[in-house]
Amino acid sequence: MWETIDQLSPSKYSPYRLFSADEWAEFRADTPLTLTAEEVKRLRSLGDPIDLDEVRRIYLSLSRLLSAHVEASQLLFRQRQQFLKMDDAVKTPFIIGVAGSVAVGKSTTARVLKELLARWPSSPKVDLVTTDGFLYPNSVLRSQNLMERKGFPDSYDVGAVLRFLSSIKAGMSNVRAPVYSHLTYDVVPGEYITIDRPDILIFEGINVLQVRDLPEDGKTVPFVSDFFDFSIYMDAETAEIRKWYIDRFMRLRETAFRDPQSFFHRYSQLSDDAARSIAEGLWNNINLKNLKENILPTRPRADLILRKGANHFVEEVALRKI
Ligand SMILES: Nc1ncnc2c1ncn2[C@@H]1O[C@H](COP(=O)(O)OP(=O)(O)O)[C@@H](O)[C@H]1O
Ligand SMILES: CC(C)(COP(=O)(O)O)[C@@H](O)C(=O)NCCC(=O)O
Repeated sequence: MWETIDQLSPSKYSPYRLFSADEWAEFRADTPLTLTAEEVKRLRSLGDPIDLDEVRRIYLSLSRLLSAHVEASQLLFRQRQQFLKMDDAVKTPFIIGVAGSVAVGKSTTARVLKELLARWPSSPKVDLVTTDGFLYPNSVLRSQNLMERKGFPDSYDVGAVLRFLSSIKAGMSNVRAPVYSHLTYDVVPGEYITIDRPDILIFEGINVLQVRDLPEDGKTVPFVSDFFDFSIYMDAETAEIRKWYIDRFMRLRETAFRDPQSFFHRYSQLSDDAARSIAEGLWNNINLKNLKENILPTRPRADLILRKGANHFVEEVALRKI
């Protein structure tokens, strides 16, 4: 089920505890369901069938666990303040990283968690930033022959990501993050989302658990995940994710690609077979390659792995032993 990652074998030496979805669901205890069916519909991405039952089964326990982590870190912050006799220290946001393949459903998970976590008294202000805003603009990618590597580590301005996260962790107010448009398939010039000292920041993107090569000159380089208080990897069989990607592409032809401004507009006029082979090409040459080379190898670094089965429903949960 977990393919070849030895660490996920259920042995007592595994760094993870494994739970079936039903076992995991029990941990929600008496957490109230604060979302409505309509809200869940609004939060889900195209093709993702998540419903209120799935929120109840998987995401209530997760929000309960995360809010326990948030409260523990807030308590630790207060104790450190007393210890250091500092009453002017700034409380910094709790950062949750959400990683996983293109088309695995990270956005839905991140949006549902954002809504659920904001209903806990310890974290009324929750913000969400996706890493696509930190991709280099298409003009830069084209000039460096990187358009076929969109989503690979070298297509991101990692320095900007690290500056953004260190400003957030330093407790700065009004920190700006750039914005990406799936419609134009490019970073939106001059558009930013402003993050103003939330209780929690969810930072979602395919590469957030990546480690970089250490520079030979001995300089210290932080990894993006050094800023995370908790990390989640969204997982599924590669063949399933491929299907979700291609199905979504075919559906986007009937929706978003119809817009003449869409980068993919030309594909809305192709025959089904021709469009399918374009989607297969994008999957095989870019997203699958990136999944194998750069994303899947980061899975063992996550604190929690949500393993989806067919139809996007979570079947198994792996939680790192503390
Ligand atoms: N070409 C596209 N046009 C419009 N929306 C898109 C396009 N590609 C992806 N999306 C949407 O962008 C979001 C992020 O997709 P993706 O990066 O594949 O991650 P995930 O599926 O894990 O959330 C999803 O809500 C998806 O439906
Ligand atoms: C924009 C993405 C790299 C995802 O970025 P993320 O938010 O995970 O940083 C991805 O959706 C994408 O466009 N991949 C390139 C190949 C393709 O068109 O599917």
